[in-house]
Amino acid sequence: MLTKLNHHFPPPLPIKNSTFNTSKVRKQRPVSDSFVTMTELVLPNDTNTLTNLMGGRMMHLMDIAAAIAAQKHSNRIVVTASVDNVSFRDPIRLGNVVTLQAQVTRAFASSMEVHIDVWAEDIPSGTKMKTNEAFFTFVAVDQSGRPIDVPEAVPETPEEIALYEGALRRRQLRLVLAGRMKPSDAAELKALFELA
Ligand SMILES: CC(=O)SCCNC(=O)CCNC(=O)[C@H](O)C(C)(C)COP(=O)(O)OP(=O)(O)OC[C@H]1O[C@@H](n2cnc3c(N)ncnc32)[C@H](O)[C@@H]1OP(=O)(O)O
Repeated sequence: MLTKLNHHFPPPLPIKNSTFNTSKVRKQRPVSDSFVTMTELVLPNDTNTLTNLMGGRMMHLMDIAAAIAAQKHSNRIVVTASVDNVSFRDPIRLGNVVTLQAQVTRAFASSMEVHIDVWAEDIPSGTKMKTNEAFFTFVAVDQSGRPIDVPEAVPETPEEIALYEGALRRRQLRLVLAGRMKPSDAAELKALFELA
């Protein structure tokens, strides 16, 4: 059982560029409100010629679970903006039960980082292992597809706080890789390499 820390983290921030909230202070939601768990059975149509779950099918399931988490946080339509590295460590077999767990780690202005864990379970043999882990980024949009501000995401447990704190570095890395941020502006990312 995870211990909830009894404080507000971070403090409320003034809202900027909001098109839907006229109040001065941005709404906050615990990251745990966005938690999603999704369970699927691997069927023949999901597999390759070795009868293992296809990578593309896995990415599809991850995208759906993560998008639902981002929707729960923002109460908005969300679109996938980027997917960080996804490694396929161990094959997931035909007949396995796949469980995906997704939760928002941090919200920025209109974008949210979502962390996803994937587990594969072979019920007859009683084995269960974590097979994948990834970070997806979603952007909340209005009916015209324009980005719109989302509530602050408030981490409460030590695990949630660690993910929250790492999210800024990961955001800078993905924006640099996408050509949307100059490396010289990625201060937290640079600090990480200077420490190493
Ligand atoms: C659920 C699905 O599968 S949806 C289908 C797949 N996805 C799509 O079709 C999305 C297509 N892309 C888009 O609609 C647009 O590029 C958007 C909405 C993602 C971004 O629109 P832009 O006009 O570039 O908006 P803008 O520059 O203001 O950026 C908006 C936010 O997106 C973030 N963003 C944009 N590109 C990326 C990226 N590659 N990686 C991470 N975040 C990104 C920005 O950092 C910004 O975040 P912030 O508001 O929290 O600071």
